[in-house]
Amino acid sequence: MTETQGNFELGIIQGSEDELDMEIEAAVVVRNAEKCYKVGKPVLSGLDMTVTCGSIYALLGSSGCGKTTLLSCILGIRKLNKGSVWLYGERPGTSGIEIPGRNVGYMPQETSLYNEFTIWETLRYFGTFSGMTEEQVETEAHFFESLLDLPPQMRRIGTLSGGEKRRVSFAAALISNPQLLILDEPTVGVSSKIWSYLIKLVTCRNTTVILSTHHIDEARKANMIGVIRNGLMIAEKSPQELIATYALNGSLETAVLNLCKKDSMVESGTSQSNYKRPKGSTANRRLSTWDREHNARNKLLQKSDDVKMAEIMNSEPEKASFLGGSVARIKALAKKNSVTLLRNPIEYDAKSAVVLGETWGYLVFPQNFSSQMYQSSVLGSNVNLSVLTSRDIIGRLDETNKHISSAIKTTLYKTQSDFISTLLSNCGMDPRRIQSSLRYQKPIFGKDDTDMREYAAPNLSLTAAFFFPIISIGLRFIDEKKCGMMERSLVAGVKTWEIAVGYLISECFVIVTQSALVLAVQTFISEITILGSVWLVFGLFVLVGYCGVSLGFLFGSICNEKMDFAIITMASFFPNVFVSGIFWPVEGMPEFVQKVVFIFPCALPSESLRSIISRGWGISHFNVWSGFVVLAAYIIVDILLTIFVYKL
Ligand SMILES: Nc1ncnc2c1ncn2[C@@H]1O[C@H](COP(=O)(O)OP(=O)(O)OP(=O)(O)O)[C@@H](O)[C@H]1O
Repeated sequence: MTETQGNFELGIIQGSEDELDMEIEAAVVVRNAEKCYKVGKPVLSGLDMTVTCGSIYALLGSSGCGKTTLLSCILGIRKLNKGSVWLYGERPGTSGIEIPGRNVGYMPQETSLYNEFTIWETLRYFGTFSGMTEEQVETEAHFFESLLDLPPQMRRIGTLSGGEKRRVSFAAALISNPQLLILDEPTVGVSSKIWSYLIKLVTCRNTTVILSTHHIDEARKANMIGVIRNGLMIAEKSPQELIATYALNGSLETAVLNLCKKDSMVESGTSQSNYKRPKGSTANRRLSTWDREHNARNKLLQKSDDVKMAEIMNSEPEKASFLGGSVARIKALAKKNSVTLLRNPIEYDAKSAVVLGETWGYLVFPQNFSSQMYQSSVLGSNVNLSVLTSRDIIGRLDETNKHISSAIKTTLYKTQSDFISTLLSNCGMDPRRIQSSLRYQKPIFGKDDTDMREYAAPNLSLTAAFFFPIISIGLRFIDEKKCGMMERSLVAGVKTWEIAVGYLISECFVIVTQSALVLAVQTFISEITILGSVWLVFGLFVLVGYCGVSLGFLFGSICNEKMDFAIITMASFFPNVFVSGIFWPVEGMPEFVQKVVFIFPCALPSESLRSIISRGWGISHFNVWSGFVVLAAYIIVDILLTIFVYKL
């Protein structure tokens, strides 16, 4: 049986099915609700709940007692294992009540908003689902902007503070002016102004508000408090009734505490009081007395506040046809998908491109950059802080290569400054009115205050670790050749490759010691922090040392005189130092040099070293393993060439 009140149908639950023998005007009725996520551990175990129309109902209970679970079952997000839920006398989802649908506003515990949306787009998104026109959403959005003190509507959700996001989430739940409002733990967002607004909604619009909380203070202003304990609704009373029953002349806190104590004693069988655990429906009573009480209370509150109602009060959302509603919703969803796809990947890809080493940095332009730039140029020195910050271009760089990051910063700064002064001069304004709005955040890799010592020291050590063995082995090789020992050994049947392997083994101790020393100097004297694996750095230095040994063989086999050897070594030294990026980044070299840079034994290993030390990358990253591969290839090729030269 239904009865019309205001512009909404109220359910009158009647009857034996749920042991309700009296008529109540109920917005929400839950009977014998059972819900468990894990077998044998019920969250709700036979819970009853009755929320009358046009009231504020506070669902009070400790954390984890099942408030969110109950609300999600009411909303139809989850299914009860047993028991039933009625909304305005109908089952959730029944056509006509539009719950789920335009008649319910839900603010979940988590903010649950799209970070890529602006505030305006968020409100329009939820408004569209309720069949509101763009003009209606706009009117509402302006109303809530001032009621909830929201930031400018063009701000992206992702840039808002936690409190601001919660207020937007609140506005999204309220935007369509629903008959049933379910707020799951709105603690942070519910100021006294918002409470006044909720009370007005209840009194003027007959809206039903259910809010969950574990703060007794928050429940104080509600018309009815439902206390959940161990899966049961142990009381459903007005704050005054609770105090009168459980803490005569006391506070609501004491009342709830006493109630829980009594309930726990009953549960453990130690109770001596006349308190009885509610069995079946706690709302199995006529609510008319309570109704009268709360209406009188609301009238009082109504007089005392000055919160205005939203415009939509006079303009209901148009009831869209079945197909019309679907078309509008699909349109809104498709738009949402494109917006999140287009906005999200830009930032995501830009950042991941830096993280993967594909680019050196990215810039993020704020949503309303042009208009904020315009405003600040018009306002000049009168510009306020919020305008100043909302025209900031945020840059994030990989600052592991000092030359590159400095060049990027200088170029961007100069480009923007030149652009601003040209623009302002052309508009007849003083170019000094605006300064560059480029702000750099914490670098993705490296530090923004890296000095040359930190930047250059590891790569200089790498070059040194490469050239010392070349000189040492090459000179010894030439000496052996000159004194004829090499030939005698060869005549005695020693193979060239055996000579090479002999050197490689004997040099093992020297190279390992040299690598350990370099590492110790880096860490303790140069005070360089190695973000990646120390063993990887050590391995790289060992391989670089062996690469020097193998090149020493080759040069020693080619040259018969030390002077020739000195010339050939010096000739290879400078190109190798240049391509290691210490003085001149490879990226700034002519294109053909960039293409052949891998043939220099120090180029890619230098990049590997920088990536391990400053970026913390592992061997699986191309920039790291490519250096190891080049060194290994060099060692093999050098030894083969040396053997070939000797064979000749
Ligand atoms: N999807 C799930 N799977 C398994 N257990 C769950 C799930 N959701 C909730 N629970 C458990 O059910 C119990 C009740 O959770 P619920 O979120 O309803 O509590 P709550 O009263 O809303 O808590 P709070 O006030 O901290 O938000 C908790 O013990 C929780 O760990």
